[in-house]
Amino acid sequence: MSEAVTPLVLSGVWRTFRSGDEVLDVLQGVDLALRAGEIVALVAPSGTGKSTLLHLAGLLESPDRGQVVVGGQDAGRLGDLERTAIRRRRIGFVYQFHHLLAEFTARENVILPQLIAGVPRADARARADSLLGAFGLGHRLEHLPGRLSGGEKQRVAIARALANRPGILLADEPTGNLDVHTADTVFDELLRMVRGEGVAALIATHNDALAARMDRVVTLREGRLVELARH
Ligand SMILES: Nc1ncnc2c1ncn2[C@@H]1O[C@H](COP(=O)(O)OP(=O)(O)OP(=O)(O)O)[C@@H](O)[C@H]1O
Repeated sequence: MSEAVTPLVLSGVWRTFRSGDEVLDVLQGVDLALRAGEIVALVAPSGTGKSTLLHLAGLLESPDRGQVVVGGQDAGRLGDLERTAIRRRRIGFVYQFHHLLAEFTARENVILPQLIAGVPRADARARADSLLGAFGLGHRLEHLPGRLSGGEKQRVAIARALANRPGILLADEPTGNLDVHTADTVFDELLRMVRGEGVAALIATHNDALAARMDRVVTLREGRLVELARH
């Protein structure tokens, strides 16, 4: 991908949900350009469409109208296999809950998405060890998730999301399940790693203090994206 390509562009994105007679226009023409290396906070009240927006940006769902362009490629023009390939190579996801595979060690959890993307095992292992080491988990490589603390599990989940060197990281309340102090520390590490790797990130959070540490803060108002601050 050339430097000039914007990693993620959403143009006029609409998403409507229907249940029975009820029609809910959650997104009503969202425009967003996430530039290379930029970290954007998405702060909006519950139920306004943050997760919906992240699902569309991550190619997990398709908009009813509008375009989602990842690395210069219009996702609407791609078949399922191509979309999946782009999602695996170019996009990392972090959720509020870690979603680690319980029967695999921390290291294996970070290796697996790389093997799926075709990375040779030795390279995948080196990358996993390097990422987990950078998160201070060099002594936890062989631990199963059940033997890790909440903060450690979330660090492994972030390392896993970064494993394939994605251009884009999408995070939905990545520290929302941790106590205040741990959340603060893990969030610092997340930002440090994302900046170090030069990844563009869109991070949904309810926490204004965390949002203030990002490059830009946007919100959803009546289904559209509005910029609140630039730092
Ligand atoms: N698959 C679906 N079918 C019907 N309605 C849906 C569906 N997904 C989301 N919604 C509705 O769309 C609205 C936005 O949901 P979404 O999960 O995107 O909000 P959110 O801003 O992420 O909320 P929270 O901060 O509580 O996670 C909500 O009213 C929700 O009930």
